[in-house]
Amino acid sequence: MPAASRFDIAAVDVRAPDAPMAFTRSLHDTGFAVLRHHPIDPDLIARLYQGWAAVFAIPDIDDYLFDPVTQDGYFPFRSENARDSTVKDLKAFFHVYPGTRLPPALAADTMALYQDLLTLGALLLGWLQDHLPPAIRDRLTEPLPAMLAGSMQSLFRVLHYPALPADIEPGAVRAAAHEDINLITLLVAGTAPGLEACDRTGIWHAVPCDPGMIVVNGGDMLAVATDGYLPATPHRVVNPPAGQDVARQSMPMFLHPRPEVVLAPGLTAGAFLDQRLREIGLKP
Ligand SMILES: O=C(O)CCC(=O)C(=O)O
Ligand SMILES: [Fe+2]
Repeated sequence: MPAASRFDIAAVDVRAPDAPMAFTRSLHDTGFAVLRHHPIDPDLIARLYQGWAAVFAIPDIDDYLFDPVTQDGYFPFRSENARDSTVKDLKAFFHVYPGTRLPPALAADTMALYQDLLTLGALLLGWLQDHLPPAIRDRLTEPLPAMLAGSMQSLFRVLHYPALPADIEPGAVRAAAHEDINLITLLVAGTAPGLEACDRTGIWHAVPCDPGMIVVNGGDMLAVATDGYLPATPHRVVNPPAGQDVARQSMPMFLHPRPEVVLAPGLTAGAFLDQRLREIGLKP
C-alpha cells in the first residue's frame, strides 16, 4: 500500500518499553495515538461522567455561565463554531482552569482528573521531546515539557452532546472538522462513538474509542513548534445514525504552554491563542 494512504493510529500500551517510540511515531504519522493501560483511575472517570451528566441536565447550570474574559464556566448549546464554519456545533461544554468555580459535588474529582491528565501529559511531552529528530528538537526554544511547566492555561473541557434536537440547521454536526489549538490534547474516551480523524488524502477514519482508553492528538502549537513534524490532524464528531441517537459525553484536556513561550520566531503561544479564539467565536 502506498505510504500516503496508510493511516494507522497506534494503540500504545503505556507500560511497554517501546511506548515512547511507538507513541511518537503514531503522532508523526497520523497526528493521533490511543493509550492503553494508562494510569488514570477508571472509577474517577466513571464518577465524573455520571456527575457531569446530571449537572448538564439541570437549569441551575446557568449559574455557571461562562466569563468572556477568563473563558471558564458553562458554554450553552450552540456556542462554538469551527474556524471555517458559520454553523454552530451541536454541543454544550464547561471549561475548567485552575480556580474555576465548579458545582461543589464535582469540584474535588474534577480537579483531581485535571491534575492527573496534566501529569500524564507532561510525561507524553517528554516522550516526544526524547524521540524528535535532532534537527526538529534543535528548533524548539525550550523542551516541550518545560513549555508546560508553571502554565495555568491548560484547559479541561467537559463536553455534553445532547440527543439531536428536531430543528438542526443543514450541515450542523456535533463537532465540525477542526484542529486543536494547543500542544497536545488528552481525550478521555467518549461515552459513544463519533470521533473521526482525517488522513492526508482527505479520507475520514473512526478513532478507536474503547471506554478504557485515552486518545491523544497533536494541536497546531505543536505543529508550529516542530515545523510540521508532529502534525495537527483535522478531526470531527459526527452525528449519530438514526435509531442510535443518544447523548454523548467526552472530556478533552488541552495542554497549553505558558503564554510567553515562543513557538516560532516572532510568535508567542499567547498571541497565537488569542487569534484562534477570535476565529472560533469564543472571544470578541
Ligand atoms: O468529543 C470528542 O470526542 C472530541 C472533541 C474535540 O475534538 C474538541 O473538543 O476539540
Ligand atoms: Fe478537537
